[in-house]
Parts: sequence; structure tokens; C-alpha cells
Amino acid sequence: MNSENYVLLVVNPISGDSDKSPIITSVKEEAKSRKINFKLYETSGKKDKEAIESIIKEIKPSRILVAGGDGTISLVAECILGTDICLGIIPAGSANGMAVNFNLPQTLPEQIEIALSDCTMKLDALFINGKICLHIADLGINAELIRNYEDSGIRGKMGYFLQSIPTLFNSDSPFHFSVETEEGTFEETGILLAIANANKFGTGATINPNGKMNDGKFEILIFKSLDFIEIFKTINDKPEMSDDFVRVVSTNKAKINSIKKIPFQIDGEFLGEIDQATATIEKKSLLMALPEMFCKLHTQNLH
Ligand SMILES: Nc1ncnc2c1ncn2[C@@H]1O[C@H](COP(=O)(O)OP(=O)(O)OP(=O)(O)O)[C@@H](O)[C@H]1O
Repeated sequence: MNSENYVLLVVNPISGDSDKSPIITSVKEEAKSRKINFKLYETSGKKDKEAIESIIKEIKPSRILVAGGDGTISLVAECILGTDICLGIIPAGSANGMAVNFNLPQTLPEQIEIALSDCTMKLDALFINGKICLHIADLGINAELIRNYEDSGIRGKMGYFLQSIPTLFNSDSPFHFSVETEEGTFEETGILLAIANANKFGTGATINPNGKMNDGKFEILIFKSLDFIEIFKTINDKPEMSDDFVRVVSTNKAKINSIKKIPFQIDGEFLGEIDQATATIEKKSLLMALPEMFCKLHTQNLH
């Protein structure tokens, strides 16, 4: 067997509360028709990183497909950072923030086609306090909302909606942030500080319209107030947000400090309350198979 022609499918059996057998069958059949060797790994929730790394060593796959949520995608991304192994996504989580950001199509055949396609791109990997962030992290009311959502036990968009009103009323915001970058230090008060490599939150809100995932930079966005008209604009793919609403800084390294501890999340996972965050970026370290439109938009005007 040609060891360079292997596809590994990593499946999280519990993500999104859905049956993964149609995905497994379809990817297996597609691999067979393309004469690619197929291997399946189902996560257990324990020592998955070690197990995946060992399979990679053994079969040397050229591509890994992930059927799971953002947590499983991050886990696999960490295993292949800096290599030429290509990552493809079959969205199968409860929120699927990465899939929303990449505008992945809804049907399984289309998703498999993209995940196995030659339309690939090397993306930057953002690290915050040593943890990988493929998408968007934040300190403030969105992280508070995610904590309350996780505590409520109600899944899906309805869960977020039900938590949004009590979260806003009980929030500890505004917060005072001090941000140190190579370009200088500044202070700002706001309800939310986002650290973003991607453009959209999992809800579809485009908070970082000008961010590129392959320019060696990430954005710090401080939202100063809860302005519903400005928030409404984020429904568009290219919202024009006023400077009074958000302060945006593009950089490759930043240190954020706050006097009080603030709720913190990365890629939709609540990670406690923190008063200090250090963000760095590893340029073009993650090879991904993505929709053609996304690759086109990200290669335009890139200097
Ligand atoms: N077999 C398993 N049994 C229990 N937990 C598992 C198993 N496999 C993985 N996990 C856990 O699943 C979590 C990752 O879930 P993932 O983010 O992929 O899906 P999700 O939470 O449904 O989706 P999303 O992130 O889009 O909301 C990790 O905490 C991991 O430990």
C-alpha cells in the first residue's frame, strides 16, 4: 500500500448529539472511489491527542478529515501544526464556529468534496496563554454568555438566546483593558475584548470583517458599548462599524491586562476568569482544505 495516499477520518461520536455513521460510510466510499486508503479513529475523550499522533506516525496520512465540533478540530490541528498534512472539516458539532467562518456548505457530499479537494491554504495559528485558537477568543460578555449557556444545559441557538437577556442584566461589565503591542500600549474600557484570527463568531456575526487568516497578524477588537444598531450590522459579511463602537488593532503579539478578572473563552469553550492574556501567532502553520470562495478572498490584497 502507498503510505503517502492515506486519509484519516477522526470522528467525535458524541459531538452535536448526532449519529456519525452516514459520515463514516460516505467518507469511506469516497476514499475508495478515489483509490485512497482509509483509516477511522473515534475519539474517546481521553488521551486522544496521543492516539492520533501515534496513528499519524504509523500511516503518514496526507490528509485528515475531522467530523466533530470545534474542540475536535483544534485537537487535530495541534497534532499537525507545521506539517504538510492537510485538514478537512465535516461539521458535526453543536455550534460549528469554524464551519460558519469558512462558509462551508450544508450538505454532506459537498462538505466531503471540499475536505478532499486541492483547494488548500496555509492558515496562521493563534495561541492565547499557550492554547491554540483557530477562530475567536474573547474576554467579556460573550464569554459570560457561553459560561451561562454551558451551565444552563440547553443546547443550540435557543440556549444562547435564552441566556442573552439575564447575562446582559447581570454582567460585571464594562471592563477596563490595558493592551500592550509592539506598536505601543493603550487603555480602553469596553464590554468585550475579542482576539480574532477569523472573521465571524459561531452565531454568524461578522465582528472582524477585515481580518485575514494568512497575513501573519490577528486583530484585537474592543467593543465599547452595547449598541444594538451596530450589533445588527454584523449580520452582514462586510459591516462598516463606527470607531465609537469598536477599536481595532492589528498585530502579531499582544499582552492584555485587566485589574479585575474577566470571563474568558476560546473558540466557544469557556475557560474561567482571567486578568492577563498573552497572544502570539504562528504564521502559515496549518494547511487546510477550504471552499474556493474563501481561498480567493484570502489571497486578494495580501501583501
Ligand atoms: N467518546 C467520547 N465520550 C465523551 N466525550 C468525548 C468523546 N470524544 C470526545 N469527547 C469530548 O468532546 C469534546 C469536544 O467536543 P466538540 O467541540 O468536538 O463538539 P461539540 O462541543 O458538540 O461542538 P461545538 O464545539 O461545535 O459546540 C471534548 O471535551 C472531548 O473530551
